[in-house]
Amino acid sequence: MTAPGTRAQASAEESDDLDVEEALALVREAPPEAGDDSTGHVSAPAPQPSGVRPAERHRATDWPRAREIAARAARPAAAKGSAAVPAGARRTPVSVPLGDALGLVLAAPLDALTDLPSFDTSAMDGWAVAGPGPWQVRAEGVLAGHAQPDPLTDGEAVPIATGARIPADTTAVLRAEHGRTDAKGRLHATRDMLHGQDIRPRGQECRTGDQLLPVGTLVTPAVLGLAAAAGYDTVTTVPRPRAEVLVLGDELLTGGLPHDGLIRDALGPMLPPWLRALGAEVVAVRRLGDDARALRKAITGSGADLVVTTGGTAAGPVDHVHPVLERIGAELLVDGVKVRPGHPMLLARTKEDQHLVGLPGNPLAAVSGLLTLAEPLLRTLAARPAPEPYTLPLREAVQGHPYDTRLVPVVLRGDHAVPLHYNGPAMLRGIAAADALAVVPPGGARQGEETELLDLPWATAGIGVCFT
Ligand SMILES: Nc1nc2c(c(=O)[nH]1)N[C@H]1C(S)=C(S)[C@@H](COP(=O)(O)OP(=O)(O)OC[C@H]3O[C@@H](n4cnc5c(N)ncnc54)[C@H](O)[C@@H]3O)O[C@H]1N2
Ligand code: MOO
Repeated sequence: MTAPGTRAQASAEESDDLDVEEALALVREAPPEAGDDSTGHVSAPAPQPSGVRPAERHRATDWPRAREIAARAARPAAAKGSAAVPAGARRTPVSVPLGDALGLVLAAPLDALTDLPSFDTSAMDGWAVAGPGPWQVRAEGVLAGHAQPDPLTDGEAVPIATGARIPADTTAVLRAEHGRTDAKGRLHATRDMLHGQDIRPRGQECRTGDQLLPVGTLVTPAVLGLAAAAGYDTVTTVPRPRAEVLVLGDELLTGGLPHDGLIRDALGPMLPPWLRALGAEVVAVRRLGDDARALRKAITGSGADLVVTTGGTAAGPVDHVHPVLERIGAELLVDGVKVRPGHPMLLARTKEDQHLVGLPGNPLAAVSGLLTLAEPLLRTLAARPAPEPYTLPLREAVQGHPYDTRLVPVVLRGDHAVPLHYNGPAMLRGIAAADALAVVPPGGARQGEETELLDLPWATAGIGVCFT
C-alpha cells in the first residue's frame, strides 16, 4: 500500500485527471496503522478507553439522549415535555422580505391575499371565441398585462396570449394550433371544442382568505413563489437563531502554512457556513486565543441565542471552557457525550434565552459536537421540522467503540453507505468527501447492517440553496 503522504502528494499533481471515484479512493484506502487512535480506529475493547477520566465517563450522556436534551433545551418553559406546543413558539415572530426568508419557518399561516388566478385567464396562445364557429376575427389582440378587453359578441374571436385577460362573454379559447383562417379571414376550429376550454377561471386555485400553508411550514423556493403569487411582499416567520462563534487556542493561524508548532484554524472557516446551513444567522466569529478573561467577557457580553466555542473543553492547563462556565453560574445540561469523536462536547444554559455549545478542538470532534448538540438546538429555535430518520446497509463492517456511539463519514453509493477512512478526531479528510455520517452503535456494525445516517446539509440541498 502506498503511504498516505506519498499518495496525497501524487494526487495533487494528478488532480486534473481524477474522476469522482478516484478522488473518493483517496479517502477509502486503509489508513496506515489500524488500531492507532490517530486513524480514527478504536483499538480492541479496553476496560477504560484512554484519555477519559473516570468522573467524565460517569457524567457523560448517551448520544441519543444528548440530542434529545439539546432539542428540548431551547423550548419555551411551558412547552417542555409537550409536543403539542410548536417548537420555537417563544420567539417573537418577525416579518421578513421574501428575499430573506428562505429556510425560515412560517409563524403565521399563509392565507391568500387575492383570488388565484385573480382574473379569468387564457391558458393558451390562440383566440378567445364566443359561440360556435366560424368566427370573425377582431384585428387587435389581447396580451398578458393589458387592460380589460371589450366583450365579444356571438360569432366573434380575438387573438389572445397565455396569461391575458379573457374578454367578457368568451365561451372558450381555441389554441393557435387548432385553428385555421379561410380566404375570407374567418376562423375555423380544426378540433371539437368544449365550453370553457383553456380558460382558467378566477379563483380556480384559491379564493382570498383561503389558507394556502399552515404555521410551521419551511420556507422553500416553492413557498417563496407561492407567497409572491398570492400577493405577499413579506412573510411572518420564526426569527433566525443568532449564533456567535468563539474560536479558542493560541496555536491557531488564519493564513499561510503551519510552522513552529502553530497550525491553521480549520474551524473558523468551517463553522459559520455550516451553522448557516443549520438555519442560524452567524453574528460574529471571534478569535480569543487561550484567554479565560476574554472568554468570560465574550460569553457574558454576547446577545446571541447560541454561543459556539471551539477547543478548550478538555482538562488541559489552558482548557478554560469549564472553569469559565462555572464562574458565570451557567447550568451544564450536557457535560460530555458517549460518542467518538467528540466526547468532551458540552451544552450549557448561560442565560435565560442563551445556550452555549462547547465543541472540542479536534476538527472532526467539532463536527460531531455540531451535529449532536448544535443541530437539534438550532432546529428547535428555528422551529424547523426534524429530518426523518433513515437507515442504509453498510457496505463494509465498521469497528465500534466498546461503550460509545461512533460517527463515521460515509459516501452513499446505490443502496449502501460506504465507510470512509481518515475519520480520526483530528482529520477532516474523510468528512470532506462524505455525504453523511453513519451512526455506529457501541460494539460496531456488521457488513450489511442497517445503520442510521445523518445527512450532511450540502449532500441533500446543494451549496447554493442553504448556505445563504
Ligand atoms: N486528559 C484528557 N485529555 C484529552 C481528553 C480527555 O478526555 N482527557 N480528550 C481528548 C479529546 S477526545 C479531544 S477531542 C480533545 C478536546 O480538546 P479541547 O476541546 O480541549 O481542544 P484543544 O485542546 O483546545 O484542542 C484539541 C486539538 O485540536 C486542535 N484545534 C483546536 N482548535 C482548532 C481549530 N480551530 N482548528 C484546527 N485545530 C484545532 C488543537 O490544536 C489540538 O490539537 O482533547 C483530548 N485530550
Ligand atoms: O475522541 Mo475525541 O472526542 O478525540 O474527538
